[in-house]
Amino acid sequence: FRMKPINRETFPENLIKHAKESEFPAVDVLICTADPYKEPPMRVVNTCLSVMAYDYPTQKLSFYVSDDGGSQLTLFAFMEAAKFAAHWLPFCKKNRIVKRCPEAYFASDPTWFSDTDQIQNMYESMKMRVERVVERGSVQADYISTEEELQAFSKWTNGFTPQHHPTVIQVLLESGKDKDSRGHAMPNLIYASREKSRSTPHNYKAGALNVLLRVSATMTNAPIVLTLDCDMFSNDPQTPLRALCYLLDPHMDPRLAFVQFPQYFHGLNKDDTYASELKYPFQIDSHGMDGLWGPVHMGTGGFFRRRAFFGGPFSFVAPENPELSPDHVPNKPIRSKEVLSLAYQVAGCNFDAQTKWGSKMGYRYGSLVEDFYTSYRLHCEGWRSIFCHPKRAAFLGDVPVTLNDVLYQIMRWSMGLLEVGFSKNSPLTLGLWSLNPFHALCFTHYSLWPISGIPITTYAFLPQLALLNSFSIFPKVSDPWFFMYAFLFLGAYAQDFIDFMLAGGTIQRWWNSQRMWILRGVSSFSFGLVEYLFKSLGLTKFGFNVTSKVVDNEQGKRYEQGIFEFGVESQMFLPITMAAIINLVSFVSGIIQVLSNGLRFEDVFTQLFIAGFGVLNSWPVYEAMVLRSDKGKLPTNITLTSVVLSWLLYLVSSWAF
Ligand SMILES: O=c1ccn([C@@H]2O[C@H](COP(=O)(O)OP(=O)(O)O[C@H]3O[C@H](CO)[C@@H](O)[C@H](O)[C@H]3O)[C@@H](O)[C@H]2O)c(=O)[nH]1
Ligand SMILES: [Mn+2]
Repeated sequence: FRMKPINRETFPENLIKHAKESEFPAVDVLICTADPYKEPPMRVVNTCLSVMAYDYPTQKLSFYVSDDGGSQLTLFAFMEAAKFAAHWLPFCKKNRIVKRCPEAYFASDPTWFSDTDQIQNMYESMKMRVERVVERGSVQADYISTEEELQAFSKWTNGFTPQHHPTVIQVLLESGKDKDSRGHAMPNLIYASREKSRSTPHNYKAGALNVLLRVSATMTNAPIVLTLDCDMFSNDPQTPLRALCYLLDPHMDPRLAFVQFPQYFHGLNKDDTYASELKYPFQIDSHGMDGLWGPVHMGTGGFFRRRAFFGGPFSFVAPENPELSPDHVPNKPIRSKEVLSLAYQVAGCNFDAQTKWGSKMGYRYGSLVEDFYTSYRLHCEGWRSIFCHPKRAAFLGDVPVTLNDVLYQIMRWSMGLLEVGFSKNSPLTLGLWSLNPFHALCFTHYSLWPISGIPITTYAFLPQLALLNSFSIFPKVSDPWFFMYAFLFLGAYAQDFIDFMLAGGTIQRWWNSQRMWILRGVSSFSFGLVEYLFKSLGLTKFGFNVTSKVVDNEQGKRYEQGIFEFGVESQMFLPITMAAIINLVSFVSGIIQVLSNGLRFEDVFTQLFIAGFGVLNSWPVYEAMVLRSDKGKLPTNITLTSVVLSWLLYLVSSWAF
């Protein structure tokens, strides 16, 4: 990561000097959603509206929404959004709005234009209708206005469940036909919920994106594809132009597969309590990989050449149907019978089976971090990528605001990364064989990231247990070897601190990030390792559990104040609470032993230091255990279980020492 970091800058205002708007390539935007209750339809709609209003020739844009939740609520929200978009798009363009996500725009105390009131009323009334429908859980008859809508909702028969249902594809806007309130063309907008069957694996988000790649191929087959998570709304309408600065550059390496924008988040609290910013993967390390063969794909905010999903730059892999090939030019209206029947066919749950989709084409299956894995495989095939990191964040997403959600998200990533690290296509084997060796090491670093759970857990317990048993395990302070330990500790922490501050961090955020590094290490990483082991032995199954984007009011308030949110009885909290207890007890006992001359200070300085450091980092846990009475405190059951387990651990250790 430190060999050759690159910082790039784009000048979208120059683009127009080199290419006429009419020569801009078409762009298909793929948006995924999976659960109307964890990902409220209004949120998804806001994301979609924000990108529909891009500063880009509208008739060249198409939006495909994949709904893995198979929910008529989401479809209803998009029907409403399609109508609202006819007013929102011209409003944004006429007034040169920069925040084109309606919710974010109205919340930002915007400059008032003559038509702002009117558009805000429209937005609020749409929001009310959608939220009312979501609250009821079904679309009432009086909310349905046309025969076409009625027909669309009739697909939700009695046997229709999110896990088992036929394909639903609904063209909500067609560029050639639908016009906005000023008579200009609208972009295409298509809702697609792929067929699901309990007996067929659906490969989570990778499967959803492959369906969208195919459905979009049948309708518009744009040469550029942007993938977006449902919570990642656009924060800069010039973003596609920035991507074109690379994609249209005549001197660009023909092996360029994608331009990646970093993940940024809105709604982080002041000190980013859970270190959700994740500066290393999303910002710092990506600059480093950009200097090698390119950054990884982060699941969202990647502008791809469609061709990159079909084999290496010089070894084309043809799809089974010629209509899905990246060079095919669709020439029929997207609502036509032929197009729709093909779209339904390629969205079927068995279409993938026994094809190259997921292995040699499209998003690759086999890892819960399909983004990391797919971009790794693309690089192995010879593709390159570029990191585009403009000053104004291109996209802003949601972060989980409870500790449990944060830890589970990282645990899911851990399992996905280990699936890559220990697969037959591991970066240590296939990677070193086919990539720049430094680039391969970058991929190795992340695919084996969860393994750091082992040393972190060891340091959280072993020196402390030794201290409790009056055992010295580090060199004493006067021993020259002590300086190696001091140097490594201070060096690593200083380096981390400098990296963090150079990437625009604050001291408090850095402190929280090092704390979360420890908490993740003892919980998410360790559980991820165990769960991965169980899964490899065929004992358990672990799926893509969607992160909740809903915040309850009280939780939101506590998050704003930077108070840790425990609240639920989660196994994730056990090792954290045990570590907090053992560090405190051993620190106190160590001090007593030194004062009573049972132990020499210089023999156990390092252990005392580590335990003290653990205590400092565990402060929010003690508060949650004994001082707090709000709903987010540590559940009594977790505290008691941790006390018992800590006691058992101590007994085992006193037998072992
Ligand atoms: O079966 C599924 C599961 C998830 N999703 C969508 O995938 C996206 C990401 O899901 P989320 O719960 O927000 O996961 P995160 O851990 O926050 O996502 C990060 O990590 C994922 C796995 O690496 C990447 O896919 C994402 O782009 C990246 O933002 C969302 O839009 C979901 O709707 C699906 O479409 N189908
Ligand atoms: Mn997310």
